[in-house]
Amino acid sequence: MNIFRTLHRSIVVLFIIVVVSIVTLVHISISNIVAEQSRAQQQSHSPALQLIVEELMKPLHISQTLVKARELHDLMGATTIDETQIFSTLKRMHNEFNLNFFIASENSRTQYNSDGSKIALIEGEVDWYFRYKAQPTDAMADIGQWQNPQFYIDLKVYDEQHKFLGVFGVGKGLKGFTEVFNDYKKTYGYDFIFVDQNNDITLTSNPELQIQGVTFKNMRDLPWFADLPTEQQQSLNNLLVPVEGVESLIAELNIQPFDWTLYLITPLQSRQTDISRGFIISIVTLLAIIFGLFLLIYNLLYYFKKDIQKIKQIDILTEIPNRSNVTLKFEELMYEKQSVSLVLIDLDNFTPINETHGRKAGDIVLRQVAHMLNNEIRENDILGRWGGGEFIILMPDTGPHEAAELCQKLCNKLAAMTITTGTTSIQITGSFGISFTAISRGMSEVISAADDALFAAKRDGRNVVRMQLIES
Ligand SMILES: Nc1nc2c(ncn2[C@@H]2O[C@H](COP(=O)(O)OP(=O)(O)OP(=O)(O)O)[C@@H](O)[C@H]2O)c(=O)[nH]1
Repeated sequence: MNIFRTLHRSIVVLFIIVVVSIVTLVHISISNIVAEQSRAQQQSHSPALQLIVEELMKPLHISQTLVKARELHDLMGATTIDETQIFSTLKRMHNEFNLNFFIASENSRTQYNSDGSKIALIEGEVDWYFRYKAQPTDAMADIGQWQNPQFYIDLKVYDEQHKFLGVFGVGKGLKGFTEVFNDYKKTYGYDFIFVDQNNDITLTSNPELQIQGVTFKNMRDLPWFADLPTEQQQSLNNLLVPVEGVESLIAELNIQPFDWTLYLITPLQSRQTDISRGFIISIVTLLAIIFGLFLLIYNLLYYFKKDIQKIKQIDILTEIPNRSNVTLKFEELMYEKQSVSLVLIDLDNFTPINETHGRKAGDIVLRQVAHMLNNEIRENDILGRWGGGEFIILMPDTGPHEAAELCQKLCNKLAAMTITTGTTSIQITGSFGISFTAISRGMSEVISAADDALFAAKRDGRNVVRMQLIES
C-alpha cells in the first residue's frame, strides 16, 4: 500500500534530517570551541607581547640608545663630576621621554636623579649598586624605590679602556603598570606575574603580590606554586593549576634581555563561560530541531494512524466495511436501542467459479456483487463483507417482512447480473438468510438466527430468501 511506502520514506527522510542536523551541530560546536580556544590563546599572548614591548622594551631601547651618547660618557668619565651639567642632561631626557633617568657615578659614588635629587652610594647602605657592579651582566631590570616604587633598567657604562664609569638608568613608575595591568585584566581576564631569575615577583597585576617597601614576594611564597612538584615549578607553561582554588591555565613567556619570565594566569571560569555559551546555544538549537521533528513525526503518525485505521476497517478486495467494522456498527445500533434486521447473503456455488474461471475471476465476481449491493441498499443500510463468499446487511429500523421484500429484490437483481471477466460471462445467484431483533441483543445470537435462515435457503435449493425470528 502507498501509505506504508510514504510512511517508510518519511521516516527515512526524518532520520536523515536528524543525523545531518546532529552532525552539523556537532561540527559547528567543535569549530566554535576550537575557534574560542585559539582566540583565547591569541588574546592571551598577543596583548602580553604588546605589553612587554610597550612597557618594558621601550625603556630598554631608549636607555640602550642614550647610553651610547658621547655626552654621557664625557660627563661620567670626567675626573671632577659636573653636577649641574649632569642634572641638566637628566632633566632634558626626562622632558623628552617622560621617563625618570639617573646616573650613578663611580667617580663621585653619587646617584643623580632627573628630579634633581641625589643619593650617596655608600657600600653597605645602597645595596643594589654594589650588587650589580659585581655581576657580569651589563643590563639589568629591577624594581626599586625612588619616591614611588619604580621599574628600572640599569645599564653599565664603560670608557674606551673598558673602565667602569657607573650606571645609567631609566625608571618608570609602577603606578603606570598597575593601570595597564588592570585594563588588560578587565579586557582579557588574566593576571600577570613577572619574575626575575631568582623567582622574585618583580611586576604583577595582583596588588597583594606587588613589592612591599624593599621586599619582593617570591613565587615560593605563593601556596599554589609551593604545592607544585619541583619539575613543574621549573616550567609552568600550559599547566592547569588550581590558583587560589580556581582552576587556571598558565602560559609562560621568557623575556630575554632581563632573563625575566612572565606568567599569564587565566582562570578557566572565564574561558568556560564563553565555551559554555556556545555549547548552550548549540544544545538549545538541537533541542528545538528535535522538538520540531517530534511534532512533525507526531503529526505524520496521527495522519497515518487515521488512514491505517481506515484501512483496517475496510475490506481491501471489495472496499466495503469488513467484519469487525460491521460488528462495531451493530453494537452501536444496539447501544442506540434501534431495531435491526440482519441479512446474511452467501453466493451460491462460489467455489466452482474459482475453480473453473480462476481466483482472479472469483475476485471480480466478489467486487461486482459488492458494488451492486452497495448501489441497491438504502441510505441507512450497512453493507459489509462477512467472509469468503458471504456478505452482511444491517437494516436499522426495518421489520423482518420489509427486510424480506428488500432482500427478494436484491436476490432477483443478483440472479439477473451478468459478470464479465475478460472474455467469459459469469452468472451468479445468492441465498439470503434474515433475522431480526427489536431489543438489544448480542450479535452472535442474531447472526446465529440469520445463519439458520441461510441454511434453510441453501437447503431449499439456493437463490431464495429465508427468515428465522429469534424466540423470545
Ligand atoms: N476469489 C476469491 N475466493 C475466495 C475469497 N475468499 C474465499 N474464497 C473462496 O470462497 C469459497 C467459499 O465460499 P462459500 O460461499 O463458503 O462456499 P460455496 O462454494 O459458495 O458453497 P455454498 O455456499 O454451499 O454454495 C472457497 O472456495 C474460498 O476459497 C476471495 O477473497 N477471493
